[in-house]
Amino acid sequence: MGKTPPALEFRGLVKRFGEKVAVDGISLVIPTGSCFGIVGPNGAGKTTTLSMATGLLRPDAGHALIAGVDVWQNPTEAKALVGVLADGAKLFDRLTGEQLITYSGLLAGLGTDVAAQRCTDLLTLLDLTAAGSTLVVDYSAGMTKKIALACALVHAPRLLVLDEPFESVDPVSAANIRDILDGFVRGGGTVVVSSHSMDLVQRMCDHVAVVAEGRLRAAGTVDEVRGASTLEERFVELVGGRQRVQGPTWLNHS
Ligand SMILES: Nc1ncnc2c1ncn2[C@@H]1O[C@H](COP(=O)(O)OP(=O)(O)OP(=O)(O)O)[C@@H](O)[C@H]1O
Repeated sequence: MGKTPPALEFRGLVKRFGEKVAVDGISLVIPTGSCFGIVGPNGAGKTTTLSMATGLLRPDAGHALIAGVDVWQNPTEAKALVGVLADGAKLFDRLTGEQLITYSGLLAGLGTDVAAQRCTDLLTLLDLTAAGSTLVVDYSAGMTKKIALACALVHAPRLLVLDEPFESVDPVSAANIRDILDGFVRGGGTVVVSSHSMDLVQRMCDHVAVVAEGRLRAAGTVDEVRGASTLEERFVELVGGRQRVQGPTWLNHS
């Protein structure tokens, strides 16, 4: 029997925007069944990398495989295997939450009854039942994140790639989402999550990659990457840039 391929693997991904090299040859292997955190400073290239790895943005070089399926050679097959929560992606926000989840399910090939049942389950799970008939355009930022997560989950993918899933989400909802993701991993799924919260990545993830200036600075299990430090200390060491900043005098009222 052949070896099971990693849940997600990318090799030598490169993306340039004009003169700017946003991603400069990143390679990473995400083992099946892991909860994998991707951290890095603002503008490090996390969103660009995840967009290329999930078929949302064509790389200038390199390739990505989801469970062994090439994302750019077999996009339909590859995309059926993954649920993506893209940072800042436009949703069809003139639909209600209920319509949006159902529509995502139908687009993924679910039958009408299954899509409707899963929609009900997901609205309950994410505490959005009362908002199910509200237009998504009228949702708060946190509610929009949650409905986008529901859309990523509706076709029961084996891999979830979530760009900043906790941004704007209140602490109770964040804890609920963490529980959902823990359950997803326990059930054999794989989660890749980008986040600015070292604390959250340290608590939630078993693996982590640190990205800065479009390059991979470290990757491995959380214990391997942080060594004897906290993840935050290690992050600052790897990424640099922490200085004591003195604000301008006009900000000082004492
Ligand atoms: N469509 C685009 N056009 C031009 N430059 C872009 C585009 N998308 C990203 N960039 C640039 O590429 C670099 C990486 O951006 P990216 O959004 O991938 O970073 P990030 O690590 O996700 O940042 P953040 O943590 O702030 O969300 C940045 O310098 C950004 O300005």
